[in-house]
Amino acid sequence: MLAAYVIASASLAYLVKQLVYRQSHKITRDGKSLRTPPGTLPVFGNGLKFLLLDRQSLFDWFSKIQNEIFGFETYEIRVPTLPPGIVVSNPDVLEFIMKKEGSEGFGKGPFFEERSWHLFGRHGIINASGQLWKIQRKAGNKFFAGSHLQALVDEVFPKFWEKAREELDEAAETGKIVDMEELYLEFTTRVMGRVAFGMDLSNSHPFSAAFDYASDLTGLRFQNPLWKLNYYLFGQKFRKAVSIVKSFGNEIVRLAVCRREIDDTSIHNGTEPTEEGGDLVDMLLDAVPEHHVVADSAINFLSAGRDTTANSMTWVLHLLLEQPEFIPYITDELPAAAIHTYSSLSTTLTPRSHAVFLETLRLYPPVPFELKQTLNPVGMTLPDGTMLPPESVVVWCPYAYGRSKRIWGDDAYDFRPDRWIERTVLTDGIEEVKLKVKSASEYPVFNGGARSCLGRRMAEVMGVWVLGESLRNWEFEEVEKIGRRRSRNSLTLPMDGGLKVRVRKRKN
Ligand code: HEM
Repeated sequence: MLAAYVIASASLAYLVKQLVYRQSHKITRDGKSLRTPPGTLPVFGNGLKFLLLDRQSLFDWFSKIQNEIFGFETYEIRVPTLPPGIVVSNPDVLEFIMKKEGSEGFGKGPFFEERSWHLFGRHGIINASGQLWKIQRKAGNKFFAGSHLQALVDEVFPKFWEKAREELDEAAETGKIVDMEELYLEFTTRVMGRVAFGMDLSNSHPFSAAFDYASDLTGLRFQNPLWKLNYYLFGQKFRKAVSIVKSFGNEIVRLAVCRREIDDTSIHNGTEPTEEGGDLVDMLLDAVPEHHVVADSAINFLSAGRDTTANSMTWVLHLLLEQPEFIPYITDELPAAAIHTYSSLSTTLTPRSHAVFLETLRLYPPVPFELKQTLNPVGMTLPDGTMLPPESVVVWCPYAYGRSKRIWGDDAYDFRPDRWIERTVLTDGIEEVKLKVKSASEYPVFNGGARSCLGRRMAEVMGVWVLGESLRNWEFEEVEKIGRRRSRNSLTLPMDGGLKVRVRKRKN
């Protein structure tokens, strides 16, 4: 009883403090308050909507009000207990925000950090800032340079695809149903485990289930103003999951350190060093002396690369099964007999396959929701005149951006890979097909500015390679044809219920 009284009083005091803070820290444009979405309530603001809607419904709501009401206008969202917030839909405004990354402009800020620290830690690339972030970014850049990607495509992909190939062949013979989301996740997990950390990692490892659980709950924290209360009162399972994730990060580092010691001894004795090293973890260990920082960083890189790429492959396959007229975009470009090498997967040689991949991510961005906070102590003024007090939360929703009719036209909700393709008829009558380039502020799927995605090229190459392998060897049929699928609550955009298919061997 006493505990309930203390919690209720503390919550009330916090609410009053936030309301007073809001009165003195108003967001304005031309001296007036910004418009708010329909249904915004006097005290609760949009809090109930955030609390009650699942993430997919929230993304649909953002898309709808952007197209039907606000267009490019920056509007305000209000959630009691949270700092004042705006939603940005105008590419010019977003470009400004992306360019102003840093302590004088915008950054992750306490709003994002507080909610994600448990899972991602404070020191990994996702939450780090300043020098610590720069060192990890540099190590990542080195790792994703061309030569590593080439080795990845030419040597590592075929090796790890072998298990998927066997499973699909067996399913084609026996009629077994395959969940393609799981199959792709197993592939991306093994690739990331080997290349980044020198480990044999499978999706059946307890880390994966723990990470997925913690990631789902972390995603919901961004919607739930009472998440802290939830964490302290009912967070036991979450804490357990996070401790499994952390132990796994420490294990990655421990194994890498052991491997380096063995290699040092081998070189000293004139014998062969160990066969395979985890390139990324080695680069991080070279750059950062503190092992707990490397452990955070390793988990950050793994989570940034594993789910996002598996999500994207699953959505591509789903959209192609819905609109099979686009399957030849991939099968014609990636001829049946060839083993795709890194150099054969450039955007110049495979523009249509890349168009399919980018078009899918426009509609189903694996990072569907982004936010920053105003770090500048005197606040910031946006190019459209919106004046933000310090600590304001700035939100943009790549899911809604991809459906913006102002950016993509009236057919924004349609899957149409051709919007990425530029065709020119050359003097000799041959048609040249090129991939169109979109700016990060129109297509914020991989973020932009200083913190743009480090793994974009790897994701694109992996996506095109896997889809080529899948579609030129097998035909797929969704078990339940229920139209466009929905995502489930998570930090990324997994498909609700997975993608279950029947498989047939393709006749070439
Ligand atoms: C389709 C797949 C992918 C998508 C859509 C994607 C998208 C993004 C986005 C939106 C961000 C910014 C997140 C933020 O605001 O902090 C980001 C950051 C990042 N991504 Fe990706 N990503 C993908 C694949 C990958 C892969 C394969 C890797 C490889 C490990 C990777 C590594 C990273 C890293 C390290 C960062 C943090 C960069 C920094 O803060 O400096 N991503 N990604």
